[in-house]
Amino acid sequence: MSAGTVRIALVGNPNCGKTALFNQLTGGRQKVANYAGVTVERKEGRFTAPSGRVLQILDLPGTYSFDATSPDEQITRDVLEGNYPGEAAPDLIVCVADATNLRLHLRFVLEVKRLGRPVVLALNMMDAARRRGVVIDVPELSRRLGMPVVETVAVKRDGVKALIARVDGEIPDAAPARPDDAASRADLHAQVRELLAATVTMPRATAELDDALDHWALHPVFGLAILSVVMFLVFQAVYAAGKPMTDLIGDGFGWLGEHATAWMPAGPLQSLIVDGVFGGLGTVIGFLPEILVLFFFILVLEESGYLPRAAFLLDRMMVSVGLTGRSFIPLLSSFACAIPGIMGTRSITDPRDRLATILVAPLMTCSARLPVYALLIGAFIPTRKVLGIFNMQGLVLFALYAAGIVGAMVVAWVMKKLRRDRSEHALLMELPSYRLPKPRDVAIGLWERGMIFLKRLTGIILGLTILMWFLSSFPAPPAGATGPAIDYSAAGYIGRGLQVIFAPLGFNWQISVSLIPAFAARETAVAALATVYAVGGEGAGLQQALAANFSLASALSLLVWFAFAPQCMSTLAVIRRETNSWRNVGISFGYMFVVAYVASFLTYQITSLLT
Ligand SMILES: Nc1nc2c(ncn2[C@@H]2O[C@H](COP(=O)(O)OP(=O)(O)OP(=O)(O)O)[C@@H](O)[C@H]2O)c(=O)[nH]1
Ligand SMILES: [Mg+2]
Repeated sequence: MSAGTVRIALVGNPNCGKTALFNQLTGGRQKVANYAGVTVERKEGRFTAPSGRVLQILDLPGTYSFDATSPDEQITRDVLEGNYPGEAAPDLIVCVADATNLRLHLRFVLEVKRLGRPVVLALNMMDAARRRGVVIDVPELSRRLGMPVVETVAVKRDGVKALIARVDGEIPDAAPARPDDAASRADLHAQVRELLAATVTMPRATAELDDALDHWALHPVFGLAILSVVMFLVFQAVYAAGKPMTDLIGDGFGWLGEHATAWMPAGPLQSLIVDGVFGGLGTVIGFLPEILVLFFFILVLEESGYLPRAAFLLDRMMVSVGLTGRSFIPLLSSFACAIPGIMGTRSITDPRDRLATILVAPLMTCSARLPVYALLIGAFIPTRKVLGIFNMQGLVLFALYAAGIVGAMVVAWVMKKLRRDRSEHALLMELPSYRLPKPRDVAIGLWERGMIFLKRLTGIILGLTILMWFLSSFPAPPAGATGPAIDYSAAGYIGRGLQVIFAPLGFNWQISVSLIPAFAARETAVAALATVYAVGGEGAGLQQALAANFSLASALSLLVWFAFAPQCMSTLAVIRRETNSWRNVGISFGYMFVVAYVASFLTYQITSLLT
């Protein structure tokens, strides 16, 4: 075999560990999680094998079979058959199978073999298989399949040695291509049974612990109770663990700001550094702990195998409002950010269910909203204990998340009523084994999330904050002006102009103007408010400034606005890309604006009457 790049594609059923293998081979950091349908795009990476050859590895979405029906499965099929635009078929296919579940996975191996291309079979999750007492006669399996078979453990550092050695060697001969028709497909079942009988010894009782856990987790009553308790505790924890660290970071930046004031000559540069960068960015960065605590729980849940169970529990309810159990995981990902959530809908087969999920995904509370919520809650909601144990601020936060979820259900239900075809499909979804998350993986996941947040902060949010500072500082007031300088600035003018629209919701001009940068990145609302109040001479801590200038009614109204408002720009762009339609962007923006406006209006007016 001559030196040069060898192109290798990783394929297999969903959740068998393809991405874990890909990361192990290439040193990549693609998302791995314990449910089907994590990877929805074709991802590429490369590494240099011991022989010096460059191996180019393709990670593909999981596929149950080649009668591909969902958009992500279609990608896999196109790549393997060489029909993917601009890409020749791979030189070698590495077919990955979950060794604990060969009954299911071997079927796809046989389908891949029929393509008539060189294939290596990787029996992954061998650690779990051994633990369960599954014994596989590898040489015999290899002989019967007519392809090399290697054992792998994708989550161990040296668990892929055998695979590297194999793909670095001669490319194996391909089996002859076979037609893919109904008769031969029925034949596959018989072949799988035969292979299993000849090569695999299963323990008599499998996965007793899983069954015992499922007895409770999937119980129609206890299951839902467990789910609610889990969700509720997550939000209490976000508050209890995040808040003290946030305060500490806030104090740190306050201290830095004071020192900068002392060292730098007064003037625009000092104001930019103190009010814009330390005041604005410092306030946003303070919310990193809350975000990390939230992600800690999301990562643990994703790796535990619990999420598809929750999807099952909620399927009935979701179907009744016009979604499906399949919408659950994309909607849950939207708590991080609507963008991966919307992309995750690619694993939803039915286009109508998919669109409904895409349109409601932005109502889930993304992590960019967390700083805004935390800031306003900190300023306006007392730190009382409710019923002795629950933290009042945590309860309000939970209520805001719940508002997003309930809002999404209502919107989906209305969409269901508006369409003619109301047929429903049963949910077919694989339940993965329960798995204890590895601290190292969770740590890497948190690190990645933290970096995403910091990159946003030093990129788009920094840019917008400087812009806000500029708008708040210039033009300078005319000679002899009496009011605060900021009233004469561009921000003052724009804010007062916008206030015409937002006054009925109880927003003052400072808030109105902060809504503009928030449209690009929501956290910027916090930085923008910090900058506007600091430049306006009220820099004694943003929370005090808010409490002094703002009524409870306005604060609640603003919280509700952020729960429902159409934001951000990138989300709208992804809706455009994923649905290929400007009309859906219009619908999404339009309905969210109306819902947010009406809900905030009612919140403000009713709270004003009551307080
Ligand atoms: N114990 C064990 N767990 C593994 C192994 N390989 C992967 N996993 C776990 O299996 C789950 C699925 O891994 P992924 O790499 O996301 O699977 P995938 O095949 O890429 O899944 P899709 O992208 O949904 O098709 C994760 O929870 C991994 O941590 C292994 O060899 N042993
Ligand atoms: Mg994957």
